[in-house]
Amino acid sequence: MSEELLRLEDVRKVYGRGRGEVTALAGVSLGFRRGSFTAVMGPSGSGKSTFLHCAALLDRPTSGRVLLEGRDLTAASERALTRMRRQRIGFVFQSFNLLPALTVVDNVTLPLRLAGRRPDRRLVDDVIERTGLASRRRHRPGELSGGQQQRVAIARALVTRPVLLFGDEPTGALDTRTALEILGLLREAVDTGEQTAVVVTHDPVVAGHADRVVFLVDGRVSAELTRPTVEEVAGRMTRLGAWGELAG
Ligand SMILES: Nc1ncnc2c1ncn2[C@@H]1O[C@H](COP(=O)(O)OP(=O)(O)OP(=O)(O)O)[C@@H](O)[C@H]1O
Repeated sequence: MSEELLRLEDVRKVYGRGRGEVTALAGVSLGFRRGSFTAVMGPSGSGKSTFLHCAALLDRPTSGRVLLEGRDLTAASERALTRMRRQRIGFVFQSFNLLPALTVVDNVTLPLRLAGRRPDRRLVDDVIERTGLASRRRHRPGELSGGQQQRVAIARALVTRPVLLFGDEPTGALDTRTALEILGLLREAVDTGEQTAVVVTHDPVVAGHADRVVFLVDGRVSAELTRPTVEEVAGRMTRLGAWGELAG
């Protein structure tokens, strides 16, 4: 097993053409070690979502390469990418993205059914137990608090045992205490050695849980911090110039 699970090599992403052309990623090269937790930060428009989409195989770079477990996926077919996403990648979004008509158990097991896999009861029970949802199995999302809904989203992301876990502001809609619980779950997923997490965030507290923080500015990696404190992250953010909405 290679130490490096995911690698982006000189990834560029250009939207539009001619005068309307926007370079969202201007050559990003980054490696992600197995069992690591990386936070990606940057001002609004710096390319964080674009980075996430390219790294998570949701979108193709204009140029450059994305390698998962050493395999170059740049030229893979849509079908192969979809299969890879379903089998190897889990997602947690700010807005939970749960299906309101389904119970907690059915939401959690949905990715397995989508992948044509029969849910393994022991594995499902284990994930539901770990995320603290055992007493909520038959509830629907509308009957749960925001924190509980995000627990369901995390359980759903973990149930396929993905090697890679991507988060897009996973604690953005939660109060501080609940956000810390959710971060604890992500940290645990990484520390048990099964997952590698990459989380886009504006929140220095989230970044303070990461092993590494990567700062994007204008589509490039402008700085990296290793195991920073929340204060170090916040200090770097203020020095990185136009952090627009955060200053307000
Ligand atoms: N589909 C698209 N078509 C054209 N331009 C786009 C598209 N998606 C993103 N962009 C542009 O690419 C740049 C990077 O956008 P991106 O959403 O990756 O930034 P971000 O750092 O995630 O911003 P935010 O923090 O505000 O969500 C921006 O200038 C944006 O306007």
